[in-house]
Amino acid sequence: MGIVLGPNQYGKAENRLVVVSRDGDVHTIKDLTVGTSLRGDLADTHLTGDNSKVLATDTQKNTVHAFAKRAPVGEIEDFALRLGRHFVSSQEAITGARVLVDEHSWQRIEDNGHSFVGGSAEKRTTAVTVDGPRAWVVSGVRDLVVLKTTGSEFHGFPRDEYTTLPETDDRVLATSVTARWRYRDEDVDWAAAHAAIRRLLLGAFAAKHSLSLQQTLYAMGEAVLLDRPEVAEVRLSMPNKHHFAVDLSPFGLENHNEVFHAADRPYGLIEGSVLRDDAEDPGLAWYSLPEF
Ligand SMILES: O=c1[nH]c(=O)c2[nH]c(=O)[nH]c2[nH]1
Repeated sequence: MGIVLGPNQYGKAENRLVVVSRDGDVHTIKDLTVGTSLRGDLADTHLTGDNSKVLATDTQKNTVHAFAKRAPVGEIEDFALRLGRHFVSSQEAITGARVLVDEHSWQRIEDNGHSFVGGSAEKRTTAVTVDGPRAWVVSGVRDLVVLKTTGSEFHGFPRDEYTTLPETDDRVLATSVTARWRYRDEDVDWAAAHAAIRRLLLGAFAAKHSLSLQQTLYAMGEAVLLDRPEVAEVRLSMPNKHHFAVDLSPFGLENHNEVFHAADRPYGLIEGSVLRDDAEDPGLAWYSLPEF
């Protein structure tokens, strides 16, 4: 019996980066969280501590900073592709890179050009994987919080000796959407595609009369795939942010679906992927990403 080193990668996680670009008095902010991970011929450092092939994670962080200055950051997908390709092409031992970028939003305050108010918790995300000459782009949204006050039912589920949940034909449905979608290739207008896909996800959430959050999840993924040929697959993770109607009868009051307790824990967690039945091999697109 022998012991061997298995798959591994290393890098700098959650590098917080704010880039201000100035066009006269009009300033623009890019607020990013960037993670880099490298793969390759890295057995030596694990087995003997020989670091001659280890591009330090500190250098990776510095590279992110320098790249933010050398050229306009632009769309996060392009920034991530530039970084990933740089690491793979400049270091002989490094054969693969994964670059994760989350973009945090800011909105302008009035029109002085340089004052901003923090946006919502929603992030635009990308996960770029470079492997030798190939690259895959998986982009998405995180913490996209949505709620509807009707158009959601949940009934017909099994009742066993532990079931207490009442059936409902009208409930509040709320979730915080994490979605990732895999682009077929790089021939994409990243910003336009992101905006369109986000609209499709929201539109399907709103329009679908829901018999379960699972059905809503599928409808959201399906809406993207039906409308966006550049997308091969959508993965969704959606916590069911339960809103329980409060029993007001002790106070002699009727609750006609008006007063709810918004419970934060525990929550149902509904996860799934929606893909084309003729989807090509995803390669390393999802390598080391959460399954959903
Ligand atoms: O949409 C739902 N799906 C479930 O699987 C589930 N389970 C539960 O308790 N409530 C809900 N709601």
